[in-house]
Amino acid sequence: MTVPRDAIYAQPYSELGDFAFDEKVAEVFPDMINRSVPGYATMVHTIGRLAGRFAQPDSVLYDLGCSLGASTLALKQNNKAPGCSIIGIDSSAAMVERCQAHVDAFRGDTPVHIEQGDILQTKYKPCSVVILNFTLQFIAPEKRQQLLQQISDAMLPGGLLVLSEKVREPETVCDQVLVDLHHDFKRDNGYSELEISQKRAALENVMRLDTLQQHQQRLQETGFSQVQNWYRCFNFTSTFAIK
Ligand SMILES: C[S@@+](CC[C@H](N)C(=O)[O-])C[C@H]1O[C@@H](n2cnc3c(N)ncnc32)[C@H](O)[C@@H]1O
Ligand SMILES: O=C(O)C(=O)C[C@]1(C(=O)O)C=C[C@@H](O)C=C1
Repeated sequence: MTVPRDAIYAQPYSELGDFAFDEKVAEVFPDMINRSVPGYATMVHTIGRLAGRFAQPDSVLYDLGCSLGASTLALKQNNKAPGCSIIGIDSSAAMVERCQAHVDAFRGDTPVHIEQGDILQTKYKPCSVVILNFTLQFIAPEKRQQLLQQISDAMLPGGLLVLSEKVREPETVCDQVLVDLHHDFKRDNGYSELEISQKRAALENVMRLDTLQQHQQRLQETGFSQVQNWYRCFNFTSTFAIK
């Protein structure tokens, strides 16, 4: 089966709305994220490995902002702890509709439930693994601390959070170099100047970036005892934190 190619921003828009995880995006999402995020496949693969190491028996493994379930599937394929369940949550109806069928198509012993919901309004069950793979950047900045606190409060001692985020650098010259290198990465993957600039403008109001230091500090403030950045390419990062 061929993956539908992302051409959402290929034609000029007279009125460019805010980026949304709607039907159009859900349809091309695997192609979009692979051509937009350097190391996405490596991060998803490693999320599976980390989950396999940290999942505890009889606990929940959460994938928050699960989209089409790439990380959910990595949890399903790597969990060896008995009595666990995996819960994927996403607020986008278009994503959730496609996600359950995608995850069910693959073998794995741990039951998976995909729910449409707001991760800010979720009542979390005792959990040992929580994945936020490029989701926190779409949550309003003033609500990020509260969300991480809710997660931390539900997490078992020794539990694992993986937080992958696009970040900004406080130093503007370095930040610009990293942004330019990311745009080169997109060009190399076939995106045009128009596609790059229109997507950038569409994301401006909805994807607000923190620095890596802000993320690390917030994780410490919300009760994670160990915080370790394990991946970085340009402005794309992934960090794991242990409760
Ligand atoms: C970049 S995508 C995540 C990619 C996915 N985690 C993966 O590994 O392929 C961000 C997702 O977060 C979801 N999202 C944004 N705000 C949310 C919220 N408040 N509650 C639940 N999901 C949310 C979006 O609908 C979108 O599917
Ligand atoms: O395309 C970009 O420029 C991005 O910042 C990448 C990014 C992300 O980081 O989540 C933005 C939106 C889409 O979900 C896919 C990828």
